[in-house]
Amino acid sequence: MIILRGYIKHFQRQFSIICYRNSSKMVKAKSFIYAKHFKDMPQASNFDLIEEELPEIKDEEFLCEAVFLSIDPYMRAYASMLPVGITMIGSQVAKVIDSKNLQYPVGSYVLGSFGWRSHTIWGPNNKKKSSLEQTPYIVPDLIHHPISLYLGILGMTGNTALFGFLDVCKPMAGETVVITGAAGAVGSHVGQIAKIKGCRVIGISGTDEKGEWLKSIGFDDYINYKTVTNFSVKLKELAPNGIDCYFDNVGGELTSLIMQQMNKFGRISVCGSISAYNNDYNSLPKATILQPSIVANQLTMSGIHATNYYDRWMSGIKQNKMWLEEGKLIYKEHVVDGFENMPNALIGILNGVNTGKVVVKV
Ligand SMILES: NC(=O)C1=CN([C@@H]2O[C@H](COP(=O)(O)OP(=O)(O)OC[C@H]3O[C@@H](n4cnc5c(N)ncnc54)[C@H](OP(=O)(O)O)[C@@H]3O)[C@@H](O)[C@H]2O)C=CC1
Ligand SMILES: C/C=C/C(C)=O
Repeated sequence: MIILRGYIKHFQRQFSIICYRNSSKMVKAKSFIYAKHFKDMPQASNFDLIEEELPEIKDEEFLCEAVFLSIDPYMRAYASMLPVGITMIGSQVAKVIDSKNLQYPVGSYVLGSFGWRSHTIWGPNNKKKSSLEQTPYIVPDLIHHPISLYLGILGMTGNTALFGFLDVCKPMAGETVVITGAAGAVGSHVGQIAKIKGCRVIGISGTDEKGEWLKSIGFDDYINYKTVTNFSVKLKELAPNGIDCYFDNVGGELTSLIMQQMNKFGRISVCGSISAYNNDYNSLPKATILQPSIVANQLTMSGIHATNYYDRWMSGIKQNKMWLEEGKLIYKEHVVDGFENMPNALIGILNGVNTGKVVVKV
């Protein structure tokens, strides 16, 4: 009994060293400040890169170091509504390097909405600044895949694709599904779920290279919207029986043309409108009248939002992980090297340089 107690004490001491390792070394954190409001395409000059010395962590806090940071189109859209001077918004996978919180032990990886920062001190008293922010959660290391997947198919984009498509489009086997922004993070995921559900899937992309990749992961066909001579004619050719489900990532004229070919009782999941993110909202373009298509075919059109799925978040990750392990979900990452390149990575996604999910590797 005495020996057992000795072992327990020894284990407790070792464990507390792991959880509470409190290095006295000062840590310098780099972060990007949203310094100047975006106008048109973001520029490097919209951001200031600053460095600050972080204080020692307090009780219940942990210090973590970014490993991968996510780059998402919403950063362009949302930052326009935010005040300048804040740390640029975003999420990351980070490694805990110091901790006084048993739930976040040193050496573990966390998914956190810490913004564009290299190092972060987080504690339960940290106030959420927007509904986009989630309480950090531990992500187990992935043996056969990069841990950055928690920003993509096993994270926000994956859950948006899963719930945003299935909840609204309710796809049935044999139906035709069209996806814009198809070669991106969300679109390529939606297309593969549509195939799992037995649908015919047409992806819209900005290059033939992206389109060929879509076919290699199971899409039935694609349209290169930048080079096609007549988009509507080509769409009719590829979807001769009309469109039952449309997953809209881009909005604008492409959406108007697609909606004109929807079948009766078609469903449209409105995920984003990247084609307009660089627009000046004070001088909006004239809108195409979509109501005739909606009325004539009794279409259902619904906006979706990742934040609406927080209560089902972990079950979404579990489902996507299962499909990944079964080989039914293929992913591609566009990895940009270096924290300093965060602004370039954002500019890149808005220019369509990526196939699949964009992440920055620190
Ligand atoms: N509602 C929600 O909760 C969420 C919404 N989203 C939205 O989903 C959409 C896709 O996001 P995500 O998959 O992460 O990003 P992507 O990985 O799809 O990257 C964006 C892609 O959009 C395409 N694109 C850029 N500009 C235009 C344009 N003017 N017209 C048409 N296509 C364009 C480019 O591909 P190409 O070369 O093919 O043009 C680019 O690669 C975005 O609108 C985003 O805001 C994302 C996550 C959550
Ligand atoms: C959470 C992301 C939202 C959009 C519109 O991208």
